[in-house]
Amino acid sequence: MKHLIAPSVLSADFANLQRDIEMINSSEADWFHVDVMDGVFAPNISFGFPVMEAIKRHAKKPLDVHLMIVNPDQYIERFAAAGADVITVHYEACTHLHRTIQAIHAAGCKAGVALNPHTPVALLKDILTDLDMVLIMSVNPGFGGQQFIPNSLRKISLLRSMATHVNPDLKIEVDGGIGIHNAGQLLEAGADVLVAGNAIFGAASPTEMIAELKQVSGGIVQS
Ligand SMILES: O=C(CO)[C@H](O)[C@H](O)COP(=O)(O)O
Ligand SMILES: [Fe+2]
Repeated sequence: MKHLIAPSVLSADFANLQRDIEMINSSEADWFHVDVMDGVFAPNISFGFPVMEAIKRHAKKPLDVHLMIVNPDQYIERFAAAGADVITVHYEACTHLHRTIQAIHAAGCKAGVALNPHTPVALLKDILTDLDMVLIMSVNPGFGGQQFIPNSLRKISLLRSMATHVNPDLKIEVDGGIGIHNAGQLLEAGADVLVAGNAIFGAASPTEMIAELKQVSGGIVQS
């Protein structure tokens, strides 16, 4: 399957959100990547339910919700009701990760787990079969426009080989510092979903940048 492109709404112009949502709708992008930060787990506060609900009203593609918040269990049902299609929680924020994943599935969403740059992929060994997606953070959570951390490539390759037999359908998403310069390497390493904020919204033509990211090859060929 061709890789997916998920523009990060964090880098959109919030004063022209509907315009930027329509741009994503009419582009080759696959998902809307929605970054929710609480100022506790991540050193930044992004937006919450009212903005997410507004995005949902206009978005014609799935919402990929990246929760950078403590205690995500408390809000799973509300995020599902607000229109999340995929809910990704941070490994570092969940004491009972298995229960959280069950709650996401019970709410009717696909479930993902995100790993901070310092968190080893090996920690997911006993939960891999329960997941729809793993998000490898290739920057520290909190801000768009940061520099890609190269070790993320090794984490993606390792995770891909860990998942091959136990969960071949697992999606590997990578998030932070992604652009045309490193997209090919990420796909070669085994990534399926590329998140990009600054590279898309900072481009002269966001629509063309999405098309270019979509055209990059290097992925593992799947039927
Ligand atoms: O989760 C995130 C930050 O915590 C964002 O999704 C990520 O940083 C995307 O932005 P950019 O492509 O500009 O790095
Ligand atoms: Fe994100």
